[in-house]
Amino acid sequence: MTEEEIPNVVVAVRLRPFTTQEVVEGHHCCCRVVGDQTVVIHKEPGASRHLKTQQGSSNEYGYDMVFSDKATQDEVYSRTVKNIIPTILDGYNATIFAYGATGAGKTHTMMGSERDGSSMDELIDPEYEDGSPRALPVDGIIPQSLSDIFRLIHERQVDEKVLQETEGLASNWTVTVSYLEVYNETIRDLLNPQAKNLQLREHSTKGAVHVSNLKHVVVKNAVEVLQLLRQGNRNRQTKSTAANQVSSRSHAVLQVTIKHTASSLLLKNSPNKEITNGKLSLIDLAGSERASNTQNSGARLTEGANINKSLLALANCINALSTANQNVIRRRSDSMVGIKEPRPFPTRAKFRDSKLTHLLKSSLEGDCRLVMIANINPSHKSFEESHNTLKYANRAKNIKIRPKMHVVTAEMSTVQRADQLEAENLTLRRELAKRKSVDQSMITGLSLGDAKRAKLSSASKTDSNVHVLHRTIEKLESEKKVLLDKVRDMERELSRLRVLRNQAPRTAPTPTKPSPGRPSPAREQSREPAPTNNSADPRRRLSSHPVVFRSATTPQPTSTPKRRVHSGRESLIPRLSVGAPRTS
Ligand SMILES: Nc1ncnc2c1ncn2[C@@H]1O[C@H](COP(=O)(O)OP(=O)(O)OP(=O)(O)O)[C@@H](O)[C@H]1O
Repeated sequence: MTEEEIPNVVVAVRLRPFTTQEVVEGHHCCCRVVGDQTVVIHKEPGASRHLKTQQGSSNEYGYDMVFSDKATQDEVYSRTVKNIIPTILDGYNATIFAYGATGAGKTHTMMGSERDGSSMDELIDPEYEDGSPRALPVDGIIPQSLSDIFRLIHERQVDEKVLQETEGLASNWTVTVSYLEVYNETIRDLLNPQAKNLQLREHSTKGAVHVSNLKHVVVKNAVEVLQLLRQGNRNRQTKSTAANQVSSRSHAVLQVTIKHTASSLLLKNSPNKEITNGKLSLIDLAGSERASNTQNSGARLTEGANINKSLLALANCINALSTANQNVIRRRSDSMVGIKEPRPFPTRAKFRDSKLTHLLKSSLEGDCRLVMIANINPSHKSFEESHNTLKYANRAKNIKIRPKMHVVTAEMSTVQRADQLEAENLTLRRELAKRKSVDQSMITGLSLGDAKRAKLSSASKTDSNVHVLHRTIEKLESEKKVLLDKVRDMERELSRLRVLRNQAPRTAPTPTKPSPGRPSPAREQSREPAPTNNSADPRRRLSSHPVVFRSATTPQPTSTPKRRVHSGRESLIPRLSVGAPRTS
């Protein structure tokens, strides 16, 4: 599926199977799935059938997709969210949330078996021997999304490694995670429960909302992020109610930000730096509840009231957003022709009515893809709640969103590029030195073409790194040859000048103009490599990059130097920076 084909808003409905308790109590089904886009809900007739309100009825609602109680976690994830994950890496934002009454299956859909953070499964080593990340045995939209993010980043890194070598591309991926809950209209940091004074702040011009003092953790792989998720889930407020054994008493919001920085370093490419920022918000809402069904009192009742209040605010915002884009058909009394007009007074979404809606402001009205999964308990005892959820989800289909890519492209100045080259150069040298000590035998093996060693090295997970380093070494070697040639030329020139000076009459020197074609001894002196501070001159700093820069412009050596001036490769590297600017 291409990026354009991925819908901006997806509204899906999922019916859950009956729990054992419901089966024992003899509940029967009030909802059924027809095809893969329709749900029919049936209201049973009441005792006094002659009253209109007590008569049975059936209603049919359509959605983008519908999942029956037989649908697996994998199926739900693959059809609703999987396609969106690559767009986050490209710099788009997306919000995925589960909605529904208490006990309808939201946490099951979003968290899977990670729901209470006490999963006994060992999180295994994140990598195979070849360095690619393992597919983690996880279920639920949140863990599956997190696992997929790192799998995709790894795939892109493999492609970028090739570009690094051929195009001089330098790239970097950073994944940052925050996890909070809105409990009783208070924001709590699930990764740092001691944190106080978490406040919502809105950017005055951009309108973006963020939470002050919230902990953001940089994560390196899927295992790290799943461990954080478990840690956060252990800190989350859950209690037992009559409607659900483990009922979430808060709205949980996990945000994953993926930042990708790419810069082209080669002179032939325009020296641009491109930063893409994609954000995925994964939300497990608390369920709406009726005090009579849950039989709550005291603290549970207060929680329930707060949950309902924020969900009502969310419903109002969705209402306002869905009607804002709708046209009304006006028909003049004397005409059969209807005229499409925008609604005269579209309701304004009041995001500030609750912490939840304020937090979701940019997700709902902004430039971000939206996936809503409405969860339904099909029991006849939950008819009212299920019917409300179906109506509400049906309205959400009218929300119009235009996702936007978040990319900043900055033209790099020569000095910035030089700085980046220096950093790249340093990293490469460090890696080279490390590899040299670890894989000395492997590098030697490759240069000797020893088949046995090559076989060994190909089996190793560092094989691709060694390959890149080997190419780097080859480039360094050829640059070294060029420089040695230059040094020899200069030495020859210097000794010729010394001879000339010795032959000159030993009279007091009179100031003479140097001939235009030949440098004066004083000028020659100044061409000697002086111990200067290379970092002061950007051109010199550029030249110190051993990999990407000079191979295209450096003339090939005409002869191989017989005398090796430097025995070790390490001592050569700093000298490479001296002569280079003259080659360009
Ligand atoms: N698709 C499903 N398949 C099997 N069991 C499910 C499914 N959906 C939900 N359940 C089970 O139903 C019960 C209630 O689900 P869950 O806790 O996810 O509801 P919830 O909507 O998150 O409730 P609350 O809002 O109170 O937290 C749990 O025992 C859960 O394991």
